[in-house]
Amino acid sequence: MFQSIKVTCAIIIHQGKILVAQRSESMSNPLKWEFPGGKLEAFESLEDCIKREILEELNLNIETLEILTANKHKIRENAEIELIPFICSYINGEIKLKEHRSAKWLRPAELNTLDWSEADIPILNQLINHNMIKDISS
Ligand SMILES: Nc1nc2c([nH]c(=O)n2[C@H]2C[C@H](O)[C@@H](COP(=O)(O)OP(=O)(O)OP(=O)(O)O)O2)c(=O)[nH]1
Repeated sequence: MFQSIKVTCAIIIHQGKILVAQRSESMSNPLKWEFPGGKLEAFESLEDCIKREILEELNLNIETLEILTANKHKIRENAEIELIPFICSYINGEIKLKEHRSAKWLRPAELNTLDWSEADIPILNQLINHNMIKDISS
């Protein structure tokens, strides 16, 4: 049976920068950069999922602002992830890495210097053309 796994990810914008996270050696896609997030749980809304994941993984409270177009990415012969991005604002908290190797705040122009997870590339392209990013870049 073909499996489609919903994964939310957060594009957190704060003071003109965007938070990016690097997966650790022990995770799948080791050392690749991503917008942090994780898999949707049963009976959970997409918004609750991304807020929970960012609190669990990074110790940050966020609010969702806008959902972007999801990207489907094949991970096995019979499975894909549907990566669902949210533009988010930072509310509070200090970054504590629970799973990632590192995390950093980057200006929009610096985003394409990283070695990204493949599933994130279309999301990155969508983001770079988004008005909210154009505004903080100017
Ligand atoms: N969170 C996140 N996952 C991504 C991105 N790009 C990408 O290919 N993935 C993949 C990696 C994993 O196969 C899957 C998400 O798994 P995960 O390990 O981050 O999520 P999780 O914490 O809920 O997973 P689990 O360990 O509880 O099973 O999506 C991305 O930008 N963010």
